[in-house]
Amino acid sequence: MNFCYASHKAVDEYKEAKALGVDTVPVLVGPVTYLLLSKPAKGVDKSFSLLSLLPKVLAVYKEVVDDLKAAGASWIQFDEPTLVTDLDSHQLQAFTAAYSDLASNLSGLNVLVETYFADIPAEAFKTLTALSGVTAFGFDLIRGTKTLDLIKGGFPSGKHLFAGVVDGRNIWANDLCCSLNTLNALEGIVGKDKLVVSTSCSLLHTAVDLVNETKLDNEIKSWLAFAAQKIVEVNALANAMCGKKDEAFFSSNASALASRKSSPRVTNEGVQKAAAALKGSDHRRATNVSTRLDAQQKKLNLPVLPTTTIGSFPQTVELRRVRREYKANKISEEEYVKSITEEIRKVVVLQEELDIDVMVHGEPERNDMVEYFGEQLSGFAFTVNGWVQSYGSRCVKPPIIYGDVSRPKPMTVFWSSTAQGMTKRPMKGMLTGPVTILNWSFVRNDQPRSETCYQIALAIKDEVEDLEKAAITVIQIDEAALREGLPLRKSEQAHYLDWAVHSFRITNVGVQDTTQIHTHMCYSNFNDIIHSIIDMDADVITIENSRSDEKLLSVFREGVKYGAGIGPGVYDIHSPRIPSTEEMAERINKMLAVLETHILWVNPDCGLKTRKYTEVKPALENMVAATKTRTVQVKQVSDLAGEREIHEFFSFSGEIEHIEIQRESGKLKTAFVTFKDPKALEIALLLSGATIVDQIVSITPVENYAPKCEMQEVRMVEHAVNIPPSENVPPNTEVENVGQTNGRMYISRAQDVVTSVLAKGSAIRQDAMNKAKAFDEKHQLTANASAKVISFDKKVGLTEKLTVGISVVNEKVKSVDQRLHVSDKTMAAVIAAERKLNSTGSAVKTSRYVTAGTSWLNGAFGKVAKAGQVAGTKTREKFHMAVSNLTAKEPPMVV
Ligand SMILES: Nc1nc2c(c(=O)[nH]1)N[C@@H](CNc1ccc(C(=O)N[C@@H](CCC(=O)N[C@@H](CCC(=O)N[C@@H](CCC(=O)O)C(=O)O)C(=O)O)C(=O)O)cc1)CN2
Ligand code: MET
Repeated sequence: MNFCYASHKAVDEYKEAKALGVDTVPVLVGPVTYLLLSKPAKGVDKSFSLLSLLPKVLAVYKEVVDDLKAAGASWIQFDEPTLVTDLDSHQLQAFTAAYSDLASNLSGLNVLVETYFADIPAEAFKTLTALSGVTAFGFDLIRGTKTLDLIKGGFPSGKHLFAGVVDGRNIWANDLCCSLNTLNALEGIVGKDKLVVSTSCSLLHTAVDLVNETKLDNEIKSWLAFAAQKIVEVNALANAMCGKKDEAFFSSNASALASRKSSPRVTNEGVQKAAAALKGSDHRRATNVSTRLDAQQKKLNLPVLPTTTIGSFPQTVELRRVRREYKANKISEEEYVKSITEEIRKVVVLQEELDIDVMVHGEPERNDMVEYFGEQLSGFAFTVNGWVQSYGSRCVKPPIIYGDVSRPKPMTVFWSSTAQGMTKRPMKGMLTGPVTILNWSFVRNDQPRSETCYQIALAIKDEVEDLEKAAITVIQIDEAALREGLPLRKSEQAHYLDWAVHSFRITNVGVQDTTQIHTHMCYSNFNDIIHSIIDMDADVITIENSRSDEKLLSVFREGVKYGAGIGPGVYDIHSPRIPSTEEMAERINKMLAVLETHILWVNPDCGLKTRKYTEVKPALENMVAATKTRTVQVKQVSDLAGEREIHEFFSFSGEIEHIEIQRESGKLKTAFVTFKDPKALEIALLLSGATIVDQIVSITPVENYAPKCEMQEVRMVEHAVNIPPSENVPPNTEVENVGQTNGRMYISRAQDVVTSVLAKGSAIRQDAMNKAKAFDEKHQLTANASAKVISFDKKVGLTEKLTVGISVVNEKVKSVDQRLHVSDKTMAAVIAAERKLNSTGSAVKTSRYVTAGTSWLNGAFGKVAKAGQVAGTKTREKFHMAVSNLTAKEPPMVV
């Protein structure tokens, strides 16, 4: 990796200002922070040390410093905010090395190293204040209150102290009197001519100028200071330190502060009490997530790999015009409601065309997911021009939380109900969660953030419950910014996560089991907080995954158990690129390698509001297609298994169209099995981990599979196995569509498939059986089988068909058994494979779960037997042996 002096921006802008008569302080990201906040490129070894690049980076810094010096700069500022994070001694040494290397280039300049956003740890303070070539140190004294003690404990003489006493990240007027006290104390330590009054950090994070606010009332306005006002405050403080105190300014500041403190608009006792009552106790839904998911599935009847989107659909120019004109009273409420309703209808129709399973209304009535709620909650004020850059050219107007928060009336129920009225499919109610509202607002600084968050949680809780009353059965509570509020220092993180996750849980603690709570998270690496995410106890989470290079999946690979629904985004919405079906199917495959089929959801990475319809339509079309693959890839296929065995193994899952076997020299074979109907896939995937002949195979879906021209051969196989097409149907397909509103639901009993496979003498691994059991339970096929049969029977006279279905299975087993003479070779291999399994998995095998699984299987076999269609005794023996092998503590005996 080489670095070069590619941009002359810092120097050019310095010169430009100078030409206008302003001598500025050029600001550069410090070299160590630059490296510590970088990420190694894809494919670079994890052990690579970014700091090893320091000499190369410093060479470029030297060139820039020389240029700035030549241009006449007298000060230069390096931002090294990583100094407030948890650094080890090796990282701290890098600062010492970097600045001593730069020292000769820096000589003759005033050099400021700035830190901000938190307290600086004592060790880092020691390192920083000993840096050679540096003449000034800057600290955030708003978020870093403990830093003051370090400075009091010793500050190098002759150096400047930049005291960040005016909050650069908020919009509140400074407490000038308090700041003055701090500055006086500091002056006693560093001396009059070495103290510089400053903001706590850059002003990038605050709104620009209060004079642009035409709609804020004067009382609230008097409590605020945007960037322009903050500079006035810094000046006033500096003047006061120089004996030129503007008494009028200081006294109007004091009275504004007093009015804020005592204003009845700030305090709402009812809210204070309700929030106080929450603390100290825990709030959790009464039942666990798997019980809830079962209850929800009964109601929602979702297919495997359900598809959804994150909420917003494209925000068109027209849509923005409608909102703008409504706000400006240029169009009537009636016209506005009509326009928005039409937009929702468009989005609903599109999703139905695309065959999205869980719908959204598209959020056309919202300018922004936080501001929209801020505008409707008490205790919030909002600006007309308080824009803050979010990323690139995208901006947001964070609302201002000035008082206790409450919800005067429902905020989203009208639009959600309108949207639900347009479709039979579930329509997600769409809310922003308390932590995200908090983290993306300007928050009051007169009480702990946690307190404010609990208040918002109560307001959102009311909204959740009103949505539920309005028959909205899926409610998404976005917590996009949960990770963003995490304190930089590890020691403070647990406390934050505790109240943040608790606040989220409060919002939905009151809903029924059948109401499915979703959440969405983005913009971060979640691996280090995965346990907190699990603790949020949402039923389904859709989560950023595609931009972070699928790092998220590594936590599941490392064994973290996630039993709730999860939709790691299959494509990045921050780019106009339209991903192909193949690419998204590949992502789904990677997810299926670490997550169970029944918990996986398929969705984009984030909301679609920044995209165009020309991008969104094809992207979602491809996404839905990626969930409907008809081909599975079978890895680790034994040399002993030919097409016949593979066909036999999969024929119980559904009608097979095509089998292709590939072999790379020196490796086990891979087979591609294409079914006639994509629905057969779910059953086939259940068999992953089962044994074909003597090898445990892994089965994953593949997308856009193009069969090689071997159809001839396949037909021959079909012929050899001699299963007539009419028979070659998955068991119990007869019940398909009966009682189902969703045509995609595939009613086939995993139980039957597993029973059949076992009956043939094939081994099946424990987790495959558990998966099959979960599948059955999810679709209520075992528990309610008889009840269902009766009611179906009444409707369509099904008993006969069902019996036929079972007999087909048994006939098939019998004929396969007879024709193929499930060979001794196979049985010996099965037993060998079982031995392998037993030696590694005996603990699992004796668990209660296994026992339950066995009786489930025995029950299935018993049913088949009772139906009077018992296969040969040999089959029965093999079945029992296979089952007992599954549960045996000792390696099974050869019989
Ligand atoms: N609060 C918040 N923070 C967040 C996110 C978020 O969604 N919300 N997401 C992340 C960032 N993602 C973002 C994605 C998109 C936009 C975005 O589209 N912003 C819009 C503005 C949003 C807005 O409020 N628009 C208003 C109207 C804006 C306005 O007043 N426009 C003027 C003129 C400006 C113009 O359109 O040229 C006008 O219409 O007269 C509306 O849509 O109703 C933009 O930059 O263009 C912002 C952030 C992180 N932080
Ligand atoms: N529901 C919101 C949307 O789809 C979530 C966005 S997260 C930044 O826009």
